[in-house]
Amino acid sequence: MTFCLYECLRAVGLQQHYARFTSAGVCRAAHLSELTIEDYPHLGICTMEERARLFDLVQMIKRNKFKPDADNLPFDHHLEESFNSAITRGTSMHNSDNILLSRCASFQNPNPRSTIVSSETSTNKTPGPQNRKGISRKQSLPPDMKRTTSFGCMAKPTPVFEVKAAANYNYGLPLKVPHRITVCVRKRPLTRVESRRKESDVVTAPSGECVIVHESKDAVDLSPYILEHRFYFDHVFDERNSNEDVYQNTAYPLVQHMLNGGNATCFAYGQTGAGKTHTMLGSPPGRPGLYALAVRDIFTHLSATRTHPSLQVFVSFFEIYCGQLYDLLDHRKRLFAREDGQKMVHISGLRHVRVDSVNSLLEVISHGTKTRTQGMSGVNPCSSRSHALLQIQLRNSNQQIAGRMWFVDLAGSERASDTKEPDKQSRMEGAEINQSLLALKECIRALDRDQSHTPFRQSKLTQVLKNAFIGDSMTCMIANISPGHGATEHTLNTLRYADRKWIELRRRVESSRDINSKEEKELKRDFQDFDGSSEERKMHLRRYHEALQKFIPSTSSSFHLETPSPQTSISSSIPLSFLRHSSSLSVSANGCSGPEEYLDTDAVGGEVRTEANRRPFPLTTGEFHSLNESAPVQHYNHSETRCEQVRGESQKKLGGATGDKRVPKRSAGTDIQHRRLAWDATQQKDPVNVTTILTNLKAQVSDSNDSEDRKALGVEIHNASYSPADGMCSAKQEAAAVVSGCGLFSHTLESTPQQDPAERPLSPACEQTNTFSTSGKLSDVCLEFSNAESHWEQLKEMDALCHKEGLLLHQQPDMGFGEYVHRLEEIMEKKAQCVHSMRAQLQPYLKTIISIMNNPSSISSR
Ligand SMILES: Nc1ncnc2c1ncn2[C@@H]1O[C@H](COP(=O)(O)OP(=O)(O)OP(=O)(O)O)[C@@H](O)[C@H]1O
Repeated sequence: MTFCLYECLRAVGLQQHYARFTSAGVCRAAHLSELTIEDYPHLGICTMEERARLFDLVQMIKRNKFKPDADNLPFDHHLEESFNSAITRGTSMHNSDNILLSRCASFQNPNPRSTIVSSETSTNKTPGPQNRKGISRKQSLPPDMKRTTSFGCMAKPTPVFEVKAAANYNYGLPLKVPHRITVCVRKRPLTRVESRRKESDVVTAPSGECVIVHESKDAVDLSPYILEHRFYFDHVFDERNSNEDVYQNTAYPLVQHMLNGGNATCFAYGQTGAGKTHTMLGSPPGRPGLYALAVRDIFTHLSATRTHPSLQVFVSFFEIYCGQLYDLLDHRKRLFAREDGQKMVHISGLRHVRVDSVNSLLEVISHGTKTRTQGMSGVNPCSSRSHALLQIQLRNSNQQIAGRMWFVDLAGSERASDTKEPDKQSRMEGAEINQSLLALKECIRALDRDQSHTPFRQSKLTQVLKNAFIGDSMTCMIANISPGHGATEHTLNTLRYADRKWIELRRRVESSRDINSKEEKELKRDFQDFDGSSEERKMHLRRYHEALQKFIPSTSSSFHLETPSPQTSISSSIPLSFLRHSSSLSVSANGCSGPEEYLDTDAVGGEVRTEANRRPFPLTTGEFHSLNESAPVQHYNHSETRCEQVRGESQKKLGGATGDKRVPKRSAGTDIQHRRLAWDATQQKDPVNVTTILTNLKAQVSDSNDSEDRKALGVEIHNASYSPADGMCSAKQEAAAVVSGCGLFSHTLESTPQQDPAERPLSPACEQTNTFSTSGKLSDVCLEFSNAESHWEQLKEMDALCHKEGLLLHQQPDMGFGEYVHRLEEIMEKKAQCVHSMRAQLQPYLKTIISIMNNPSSISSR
């Protein structure tokens, strides 16, 4: 029975899609009459030519008035006869394309049926995949089509599922605004060899911005299903698009940028044999690639405009093979990339050839291409095994560069297992290619995060392209993909590589444009750059503290006390910015014995004194000592004398010079350890103390009539009840309860159980509920600040873990690029999720700071 369907399809040259038809439920020729044009893409029919053929076939079946519900046995025989004559007509059916095209265009389905049915409506159960996270079930054909299974001709149709993007893994929505980085995908047609192998086309491009990969999978019960992966890019080109189409949407804007004096780079990336060289160089005859098309436009522009009569065009062409540079225009002379004093990279010895026409350029390039390193890959018999870099320079009469453009034909990525005869050389080549592509990715990632350091030196490729990335540059990435089902994994890897790297970068760049204030940008970046050293961390904290100081009323004083312990040399400081002349609150510190080297405080008649009750007190962040060094210090009345005195005593105990506020720097880990000790001591040894302190503070709050005082005290209570281990504690809740009576807190405080950071899940921030309101309360800001600190520790752990996992991956030389990148991406994704959720949590905090900084008076009005 199904043989007839195959014959029908073969008659119109669509037999390569037979598997797709049957997997979509079209098992018999009669079922074809149910198809509408909307169904075609789901069956892998994408080109106009194929659409026209299928359309003709469907019409022919309809004309025969066969119904799918009828007994199909005679139908098939009848149809077979019809097709026998059709087959004998052979080419006439193929040649009727023009007529069919017009018929297709005029074909309108008055009631187009939805071709996608949600999983809830389907009773067709396939165990396994539907329960998977991020996968939703789709039905590629209408419900009535599904009835075809009742004919008993075949088992139930293959279900289709769609991969849903995770929350922070948005595949990159197409953005309409012009941008510096463009990402495009180009799908090539099936090659003759692939067609001969009866490979089916698993890639469809339903729109100019979307590409779908239909991955064929088996469920746990071995039932087949199709997983649809949907990606969005700036442009998606399919097999119908010519090099000219690709050029107009990719390199043309770069050429314009170059003609205006800018730097531009166009990459072609993809699996071996995916069409990179075809895109860049073109295929003779008469199918010029981007190189030639760009130079054509450059010369057209130069001849048309009289503004730059003296501009000359120079080209250089070299390759990077196994980490070495070779000049393709100078008998493969070895080249060296060197940095000058301005950190600009120059390639010494590189030959630049002047060209004055497109033909002369093509001559130069064909000369260079002959000497380019080629080999035989598992897919491509003429595979380029090196990165080829063509540089086009515009130079003025003084030989100064007035515009530069790079075309980079990257070496094809290939898994080691794909290599047919993996000798040592090809293994080394593969490893080198993968490593340089990874380095490229790392650089982009660093640029993406606006990191101060971008690892350009990780590979020759990134080192050479350094100038192309920095400054006023424009970049376009063309990800080339193969459509065959045998290359599905590679295709997905290529799309993920391009997608993750570039779209994310652009999205962030553009989201940063939305941030109006410069300060907010800086603060945001600070939170993104969490992976700094201890010193960097302190610097960040200092900046936040300074930001906080800005909106504290000017009459307030700020000083800190140090309580060094002879045993542990701990230094802790409290920014007592809330001290005011009206309600003087002084705090002094004593050196404590044992691990409880905390500030002993108690309140006596509006003062918090330490002498009366020597009780442990968990101090606020130990890092504040450094930031307070830069903050203006004012002392009031007797507090000043007392503080100086205490400081002197403390220093004496330490054996240091009196008056020197600096304390020995310790690692963040030590700080945390001590702070945790402190916290444990507070919780276990003398849990009453916090309550006592809070009660005293409460007394002050209720005594104070000044609203500012009350707010400041609220902050201090938060500081006082800070939990070093987790950022939240019961005392904090208590503090909230105390102060909420004074109207200082409006949000709910949550307690998280104390847990060792190593035992915590990797991205706990994802789980935490953000209860922080953007009300702009200083106390809330402080609360978030302490939260930020606890997240810091976890992020560091995460970072170390990722680093370790990454190193382990590095140590597996036989691992193919696709697998390598995939596994690395899994690691990075875990980390990204962690960072993402932390950032989400900190967002309101940042907003609050900014709003208060922009309008300092708001804090007092609240
Ligand atoms: N868009 C296209 N249209 C028609 N044929 C194409 C297209 N793209 C690629 N091809 C053909 O596919 C084959 C492989 O293409 P190409 O050599 O450009 O791949 P590649 O990505 O450069 O491979 P490698 O990285 O191994 O050098 C060539 O025969 C080429 O003519």
